[in-house]
Amino acid sequence: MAQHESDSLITTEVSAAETARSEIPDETVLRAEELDVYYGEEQALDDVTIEIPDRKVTAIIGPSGCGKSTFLRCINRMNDQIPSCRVDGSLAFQGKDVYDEDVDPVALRRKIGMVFQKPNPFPKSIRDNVAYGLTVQGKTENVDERVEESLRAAALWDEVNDQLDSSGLDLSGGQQQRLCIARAIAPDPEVILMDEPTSALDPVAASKIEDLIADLAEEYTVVIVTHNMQQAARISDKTAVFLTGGNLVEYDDTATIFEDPEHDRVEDYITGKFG
Ligand SMILES: Nc1ncnc2c1ncn2[C@@H]1O[C@H](COP(=O)(O)OP(=O)(O)OP(=O)(O)O)[C@@H](O)[C@H]1O
Repeated sequence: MAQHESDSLITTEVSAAETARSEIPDETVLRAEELDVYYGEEQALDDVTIEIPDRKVTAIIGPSGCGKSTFLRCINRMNDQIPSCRVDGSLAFQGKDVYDEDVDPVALRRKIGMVFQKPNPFPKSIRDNVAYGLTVQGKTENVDERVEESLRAAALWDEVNDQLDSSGLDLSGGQQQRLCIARAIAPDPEVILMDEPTSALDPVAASKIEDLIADLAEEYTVVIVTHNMQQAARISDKTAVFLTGGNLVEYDDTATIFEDPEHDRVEDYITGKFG
């Protein structure tokens, strides 16, 4: 057991939404087993085994270069686009290995959407940004309804409902990020992956996204990479700590990770001794 002087390393205030979620028993939706990832000769993830629960928020934290983004990108096979990348072990979504030959990565990414660090709307109207995934699938029915639902779910509808034909690029950074979240929601995913979604935003915009994540977790599984430990402590139910070498060193309820971690190395990281 790690020794520490204070009762708590980082305050883990529990929101009403988190309390409600904590009462729902964990049901695994994503399971990585002995996952190794290499870029050429370099190993980025080493023997990662983890079960991520459905409709909860799981935070991935750890120092720069420890493989957080690599892990996230494995989940919806975004790493396929990196020619030097090789994946060993298994990664199952709803019990089916996402690396099986019969899995269509494009269909997988509709079920497992992704939001990036820098908001990246298309140079299209707000409506077309949100409808993009539906249009690509050839869906033409109820598109406006789905656009509205997605914008409402992304807490953006009230701000943009009178300007749906304006360019997504004319929105503020925080609004653009919520537009990207609406775009990820529109194809009706099960999981939303977020790679440092607030790090390019001002504190007010970041706080809106944090509130939104709590709402999203009622319907979706959220896996979020963050460098901000207070953010992980505030919004997540589970926290996975990756350390240098691509090892998942500790994974537990967020309160346990921040208040009573098992490993000294995790405590050192959380208390800012390195990283
Ligand atoms: N496209 C790539 N080609 C080669 N090596 C890569 C590539 N992407 C990542 N890596 C290497 O894999 C390791 C893990 O990188 P990754 O980006 O997953 O870490 P991270 O924890 O997300 O880092 P950060 O917090 O800085 O974003 C690093 O050593 C990195 O240099």
